[in-house]
Amino acid sequence: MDNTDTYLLNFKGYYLAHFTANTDLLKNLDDFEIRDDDVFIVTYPKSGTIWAQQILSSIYFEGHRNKTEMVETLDGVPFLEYAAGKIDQLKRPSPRLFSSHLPYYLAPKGVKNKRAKIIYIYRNPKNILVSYFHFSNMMAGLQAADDIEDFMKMFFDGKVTGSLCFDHIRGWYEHRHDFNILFMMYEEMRKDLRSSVLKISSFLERQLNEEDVEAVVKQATFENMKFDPQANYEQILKHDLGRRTDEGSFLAQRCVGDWKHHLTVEQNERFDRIFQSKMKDFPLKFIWDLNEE
Ligand SMILES: Nc1ncnc2c1ncn2[C@@H]1O[C@H](COP(=O)(O)O)[C@@H](OP(=O)(O)O)[C@H]1O
Ligand SMILES: CCc1ccc(OS(=O)(=O)O)cc1
Repeated sequence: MDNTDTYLLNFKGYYLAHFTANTDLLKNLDDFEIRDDDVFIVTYPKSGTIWAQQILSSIYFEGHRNKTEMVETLDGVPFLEYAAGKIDQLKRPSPRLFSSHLPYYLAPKGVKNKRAKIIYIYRNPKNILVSYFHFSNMMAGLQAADDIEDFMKMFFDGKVTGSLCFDHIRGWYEHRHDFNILFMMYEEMRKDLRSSVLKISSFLERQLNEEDVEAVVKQATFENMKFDPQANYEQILKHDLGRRTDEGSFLAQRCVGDWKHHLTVEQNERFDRIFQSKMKDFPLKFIWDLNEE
């Protein structure tokens, strides 16, 4: 484990947010005991993690779905590799739900033996870049960038939490046969949230009646999450993670083609060149534009 960077912790070639890394757990990550009914949301940062956390919490916990229990989403679906959250992951009763930004090669052995279910959410990487730039300037524990050009350099060098975006998605996809994994596209979830909830609950083998489905969808709409203190991370940002500025949040909601308002023609062309070289022949499609929706 390389502890030298202020913001980034280099763990076996992968960068995590240093300030909140759960170093005790990381030491024994490979042998982290997996249960058959464990569920993991795996994402590259800014791909819809807290959205998926909200969907899973509502599918599994009636009290979350019906708003009769006040549990922070992060406590219901804590990060495996981060210490934030108040509950000890190991001691939680089944079924345990986890979030993670880890790359495929760091997954615990039990997950590689298909002893748990994984939902992997991927997103148009130009919007990831824009979302990540604003987020890094807002969250105190991440390295801020002077401007988008400055952030692009860090992003393409993989010197950000999550390392290189393209390696992340490629790695999980190319090793998909080692895992019990469902791939979901962020833009498709936006297009049809109800179908996405049904697809997820079916993969998880969780039976929901019509009323439950409606309740899960309602909890997971952007409009609900933005103003729901259990789901919008505002308290966690304020008290645990730390803000650098009052501007920005986990829920900014960029439209699918929003990157066009932030990247210059030259930056976009550079992005395309790097994307082509890194993602050549990659079979999953990405939606770059609203018209493609
Ligand atoms: N209910 C929801 N519907 C649509 N997008 C959502 C959402 N909840 C979160 N998001 C988006 O997911 C991104 C955050 O991802 P993560 O949770 O992985 O950090 C943010 O993107 P933007 O910053 O582009 O708005 C946020 O708006
Ligand atoms: C524990 C919650 C947490 C920690 C770090 C985050 O930043 S990033 O997504 O890894 O860039 C977000 C949430």
